[in-house]
Amino acid sequence: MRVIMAEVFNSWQGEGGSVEGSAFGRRQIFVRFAGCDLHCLWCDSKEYIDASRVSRWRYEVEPFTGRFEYRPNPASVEEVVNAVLRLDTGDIHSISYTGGEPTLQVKALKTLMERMKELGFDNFLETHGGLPELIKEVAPLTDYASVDIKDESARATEDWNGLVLREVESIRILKEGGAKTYAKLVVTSETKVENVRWYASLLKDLAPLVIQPREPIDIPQAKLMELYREAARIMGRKNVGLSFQVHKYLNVL
Ligand SMILES: C[S@@+](CC[C@H](N)C(=O)[O-])C[C@H]1O[C@@H](n2cnc3c(N)ncnc32)[C@H](O)[C@@H]1O
Ligand SMILES: Nc1nc2[nH]cc(C(=O)O)c2c(=O)[nH]1
Ligand code: SF4
Ligand SMILES: [Mg+2]
Repeated sequence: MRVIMAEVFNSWQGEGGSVEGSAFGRRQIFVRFAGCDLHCLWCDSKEYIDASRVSRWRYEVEPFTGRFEYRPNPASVEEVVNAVLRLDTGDIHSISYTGGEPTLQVKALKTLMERMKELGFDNFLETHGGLPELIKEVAPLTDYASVDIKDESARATEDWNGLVLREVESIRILKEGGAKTYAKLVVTSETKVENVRWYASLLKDLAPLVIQPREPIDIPQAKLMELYREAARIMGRKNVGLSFQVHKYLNVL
C-alpha cells in the first residue's frame, strides 16, 4: 500500500488546551500526510496542500533533533511504520495523524492506524472532518480526535455552511465509534460572534470546543474573550477552552 507523505517527527502536542480529548503537552510521533481539499487562508502547512508537488517526504533521524532524511513519494506504509518506530522514545502518548488532510488517503490511514494499534500505540487523528463518509472508516480505530470547525474567515471552501455541518457530523461519528473527541475553532480578528453562536449551538451536548487564535495572533484579547463567553453561554462553562500553538513559541516541530 502506498501513501503520499509529508513528514514524520517526534514532538510534544502543541495544541488542544485542556478540554477532554486533548493531548496537549503529551509526547507524540507526528505523521503528516500530503494533500488537502480545502484552502484555509492562514494554513501553516501550505507547502503540503498540493500532493502532486510533494515529490519527497522526510523523517526525523533521531527523536527531537530536527535532523531529517528524505525519501521519494509515494512511500510504502511499511516505510512509514519504520520511520515511526525509530522515533519511539518509550514515552509516546499517541501517534498523531495530521497533514494536509489525512482522511483523503483513507485506505493508507486505516492500514497505518491498524499497524500502530497492533504495535501498542494509541491513535490521535487531527482532521478538518469535512468528509464524514471517510471518517466512518477510521472512527473505530481512533482513540482521540481533534476536529476543526472551519470559521467563515478561513475561506476554506465555497460551501462553508455545508462544510461546518459535515464537520459536526464527523464529530458525531467519531464519538459513536468511541473516540475522545473535541472541536477546534481557529479564530481571527474577522471572526463573527454570530457564527461562533451557531457553532456552539451545533456542538452543545456533543463535544467540547477549543478556540485557537490564528497565528500570528491578530485577534484582540477582548474579542477573544467575547467569543469565549458566547460559546460558554451556549455550551456550558465547562465545555469551552482556549488553545494556542505552543510549539511555535517553543520553537519545536
Ligand atoms: C495543518 S492542519 C492539518 C489537519 C487538518 N487538515 C485540519 O485542518 O484540521 C493542523 C491544525 O493546525 C491548525 N492551524 C493551521 N494553521 C494555523 C495557523 N496559522 N494558526 C492557528 N492554527 C493553525 C489547523 O486549524 C489544524 O487544527
Ligand atoms: N508540536 C506540534 N503540535 C502540533 N499539533 C498539531 C500540529 C499539526 O500541524 O497538525 C502540530 C505540529 O505540527 N507540531
Ligand atoms: S484543512 Fe488543514 S491542511 Fe487543509 S488548508 Fe486547512 S488547515 Fe491547511
Ligand atoms: Mg501545525
